[in-house]
Amino acid sequence: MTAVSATPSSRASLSLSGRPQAAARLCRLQRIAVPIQQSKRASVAATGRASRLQVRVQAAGKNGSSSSPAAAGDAQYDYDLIIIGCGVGGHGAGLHAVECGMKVAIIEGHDIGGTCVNRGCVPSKALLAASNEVRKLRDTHHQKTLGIQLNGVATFDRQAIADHATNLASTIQGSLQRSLESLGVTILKGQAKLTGPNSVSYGLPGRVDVGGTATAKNIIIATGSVPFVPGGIEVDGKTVFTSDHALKMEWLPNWIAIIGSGYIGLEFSDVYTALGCEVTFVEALPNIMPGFDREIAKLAQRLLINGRPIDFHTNVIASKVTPGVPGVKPVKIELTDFTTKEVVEELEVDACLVATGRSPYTNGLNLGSVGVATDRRGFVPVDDKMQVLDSNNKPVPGLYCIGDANGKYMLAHAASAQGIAAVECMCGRDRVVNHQAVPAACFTHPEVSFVGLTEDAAREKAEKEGWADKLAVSKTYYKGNSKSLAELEGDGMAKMMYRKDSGEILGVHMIGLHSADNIHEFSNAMNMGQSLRELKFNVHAHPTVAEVNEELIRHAQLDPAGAPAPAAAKQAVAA
Ligand SMILES: Cc1cc2nc3c(=O)[nH]c(=O)nc-3n(C[C@H](O)[C@H](O)[C@H](O)COP(=O)(O)OP(=O)(O)OC[C@H]3O[C@@H](n4cnc5c(N)ncnc54)[C@H](O)[C@@H]3O)c2cc1C
Ligand SMILES: NC(=O)c1ccc[n+]([C@@H]2O[C@H](COP(=O)([O-])OP(=O)(O)OC[C@H]3O[C@@H](n4cnc5c(N)ncnc54)[C@H](O)[C@@H]3O)[C@@H](O)[C@H]2O)c1
Repeated sequence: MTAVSATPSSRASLSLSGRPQAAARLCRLQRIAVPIQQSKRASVAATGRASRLQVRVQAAGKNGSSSSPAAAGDAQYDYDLIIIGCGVGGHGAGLHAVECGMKVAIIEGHDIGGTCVNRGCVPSKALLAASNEVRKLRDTHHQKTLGIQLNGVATFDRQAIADHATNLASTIQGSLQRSLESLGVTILKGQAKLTGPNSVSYGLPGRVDVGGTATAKNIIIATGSVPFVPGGIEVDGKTVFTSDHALKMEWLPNWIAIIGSGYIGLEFSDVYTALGCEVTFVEALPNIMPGFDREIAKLAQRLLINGRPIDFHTNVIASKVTPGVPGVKPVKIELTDFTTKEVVEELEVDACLVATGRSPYTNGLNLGSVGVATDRRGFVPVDDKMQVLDSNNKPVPGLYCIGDANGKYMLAHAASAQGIAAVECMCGRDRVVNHQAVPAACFTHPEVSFVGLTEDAAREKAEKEGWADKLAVSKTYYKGNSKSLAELEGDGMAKMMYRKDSGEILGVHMIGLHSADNIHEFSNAMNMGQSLRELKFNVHAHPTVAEVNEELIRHAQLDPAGAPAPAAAKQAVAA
């Protein structure tokens, strides 16, 4: 077996999702004293994209010591855990497994950090940050009200903004790699596939010097996703592209059509309009921003669409998209009515961003070798513990799948949380992620965030379960929040669905300044099964946007004390 490993060092490094930094983890590690054996070494310099991985080849020895006998210490395997895919899901699982005393290898076929770091969350947030500065500087009313006069129009350097995104991605990628290296996680380079219940092989096409086989007691599939492009849409990467290309921001079209008004479409519309482009949304469903709570979507339409150079077509699908030539030939988009299936219009635009969701990246994993088949869309079937299910719906011992590849909740922090839960299960401390308490945010300006049920879903649930009279909605507006007003960002609202009798929070939805940060008070409360009765005693610093939360909680009208407590936290489930 050929393994590529890094030597443990005392280097501290960043960690995504605000989890403790590697230095802190190292302290805990010293207590559990994981020995890393290094027997055979040779140097491999990877080329191309892989060149950032300057790593050393090591034939892995066996680590017999573990804080968790249930998970580790089985001498018949090379590792306690092999993770296929080093995105945020694989990274989070890897760090936690080391903390649990496991000997871990992670196999990455492309670039460390996966979608989030290289082609997702990180570069998109860099573009959003830079473009929003431009929007603010160009908003003369905003500046004048703050008492600022700018002599001349703010200009920007497109390439420099694009570089900010690229540089940030490589900085975070380096941090992720170092955090694994410093904890002694073995990093293997190559495209991996299962070769049996506890074994994998890996390699890179055309590279005989990279690759090998390895065995482990547990394997986690964390192979993520790629853009989904519906049939009839021809992507040329120049005039018709997905987020993978758009993040490079190689040029700025005057007029761009965005197919899909989900997370990616909305965030890019924020970037493009701030930088002076006009946007046309094409959305298959009857309403724009169909994933949001209806009332929040209505306000989002006012704040994020109506006041900007954006128009939209709903209930139509982009049935055919033909690339153009910049400045010479337009991109042609054929629109078909979603209901009647008749072609209704043809658009001619400078460019087209296809933001119609993502497909799991699970091809070539050889799942059949362990009796597993993906579902029709390619997702790997799993149970609540993230254990992979075989064709008879039975968990395959020691095989887990986390993150975008299982399709449960395609968000970076959900992938990481699932990875941690899977490792806990391997250690005999069964844990499932309560996806109802996982927050989500769209990083437009202002931000939209939510956790749990929408108002419509909460009403449906209450009626079905016979407690409609106990459902209540609390609302508050950012125009009453001092901090938001000081920043001239008083547009926005927050709403919360809850049970009057138990004080259970069912869902919270916000649009407003820093709402992506503010949602955590509620998601954490929901995860811990806290009642609004307890939250009423939370103290919030003044003046902060967090006081929006205080208002939301204060406005909740609960039945007199003594009513039943909410259901216990679902997050920790006994085996
Ligand atoms: C433009 C954009 C913006 C986004 N913004 C956000 C955001 O703000 N917040 C948020 O929470 N989420 C965001 N997401 C979603 C987020 O990026 C994903 O949910 C997250 O990256 C999923 O993590 P993962 O670990 O499951 O998979 P990935 O990050 O996709 O990582 C999978 C890794 O596995 C590797 N791999 C695949 N197959 C193999 C194989 N056979 N062998 C070896 N390696 C393999 C891949 O190369 C990849 O590195 C965004 C996505 C996009 C596209
Ligand atoms: N801030 C964040 O957390 C963030 C940001 C970006 C992406 N993401 C993740 O990335 C994933 C992909 O994002 P996305 O925006 O591509 O998907 P999405 O599922 O959020 O939205 C896709 C939209 O495209 C529409 N659509 C699909 N096919 C269409 C067609 N042929 N014509 C017209 N409309 C069509 C759908 O109705 C939907 O509204 C999301 O699941 C999300 O989890 C998250």
